[in-house]
Amino acid sequence: MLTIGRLHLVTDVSPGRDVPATVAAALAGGVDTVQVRVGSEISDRAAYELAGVVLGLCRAAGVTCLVNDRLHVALAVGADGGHVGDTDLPVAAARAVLGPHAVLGATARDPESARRAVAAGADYLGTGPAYVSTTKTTLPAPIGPAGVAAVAAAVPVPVIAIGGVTEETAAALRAAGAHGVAVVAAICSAPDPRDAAARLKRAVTP
Ligand SMILES: Cc1ncc(COP(=O)(O)OP(=O)(O)O)c(N)n1
Ligand SMILES: Cc1nc(C(=O)O)sc1CCOP(=O)(O)O
Ligand SMILES: [Mg+2]
Repeated sequence: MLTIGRLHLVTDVSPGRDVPATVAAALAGGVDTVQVRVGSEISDRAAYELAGVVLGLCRAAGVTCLVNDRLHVALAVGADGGHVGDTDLPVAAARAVLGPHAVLGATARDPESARRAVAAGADYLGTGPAYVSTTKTTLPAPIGPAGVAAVAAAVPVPVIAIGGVTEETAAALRAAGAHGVAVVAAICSAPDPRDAAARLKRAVTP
């Protein structure tokens, strides 16, 4: 059975990024889960092709590869699973699509929605925004370590803190009960993504 990693890289949707190069560097630095996330303007064909390349890098590194939102792409490339949020397929439907053995993550921002997501079949929860995110600007107010702690205390599955997480804040989120963290900018916008991933990995490793 796949375990849920402690350092998730969510790929950057900004135009002009060399996603495979960043993923390769992040894997070398110790990222243990990669979630392929593309913008809504990206075609299914392009998403499929990118996911296939990222999956190949993850397989070579022995790392879990998930696809955000587009579960048909996850299935088509043979990824390990997917991640859904409030505007995506409901968790139970996502579980039905992916099957019983895939890794399924769901976004939950409070204890009640966290309990519902787990009851519906989520293996882990993405919880946030922990802090202000420069990557996704359409988010509710940050919930901070206290909000992450409330969700983590409510469910028996790993909780992954997301949103504005940095090397400096990762340890506080772990101390609050997060199993791990998911980041975009802290790795993808770093001058040295491999070094940034290695530092984050140290911060989330018990
Ligand atoms: C680990 C993790 N947590 C939360 C999210 C956010 O998912 P969602 O709310 O569906 O928003 P989009 O990422 O689809 O814009 C995530 N992707 N990963
Ligand atoms: C895709 C996403 N979802 C979030 C949520 O809170 O649901 S925060 C986020 C973006 C995370 O990027 P960064 O590490 O650069 O803040
Ligand atoms: Mg989504």
